[in-house]
Amino acid sequence: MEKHYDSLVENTSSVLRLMKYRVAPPSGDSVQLGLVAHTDKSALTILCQNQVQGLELLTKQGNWIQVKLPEASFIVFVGDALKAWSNGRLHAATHRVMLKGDKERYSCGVFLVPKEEVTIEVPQELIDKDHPLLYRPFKFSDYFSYFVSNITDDALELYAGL
Ligand SMILES: O=C(O)CCC(=O)C(=O)O
Ligand SMILES: [Fe+2]
Repeated sequence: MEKHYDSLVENTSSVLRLMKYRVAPPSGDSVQLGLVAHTDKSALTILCQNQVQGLELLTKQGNWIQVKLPEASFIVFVGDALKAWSNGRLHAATHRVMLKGDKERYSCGVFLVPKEEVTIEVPQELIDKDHPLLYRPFKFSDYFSYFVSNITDDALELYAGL
């Protein structure tokens, strides 16, 4: 893995995004959707938030669990690009934001995104008889365009899965 570290750093741009979740107007529901369930398309995402919780993760068994982030901590998500590069060995967790209470929620994310021209290709070392190749090589920007015009939960499998 160290062998690939430099190319990962050279081939990604970091995008910083601040997100604000407004307090939802009162309604019958005590919990409201703040951000729809998704996997990140990036390679890696590093997130932090203010004291207002709300992040939820989908377990592999299909249950939503609330993530209670301690103050001043970060959470790191593997995105689709790294999942594909790792031949599916790293899991891109589906997550969403659910809001309750009367405080605004803020979060801040650094998204490490492969540069336009980068091709995501599984390294030979990550393919063997127990780990057959799962994804064909693809240009990240083509995958991103595909996702934008076909928003679906299993975009990576549909686009690049073998
Ligand atoms: O606001 C959060 O905690 C999550 C944001 C997120 O998942 C995203 O921007 O991809
Ligand atoms: Fe996300």
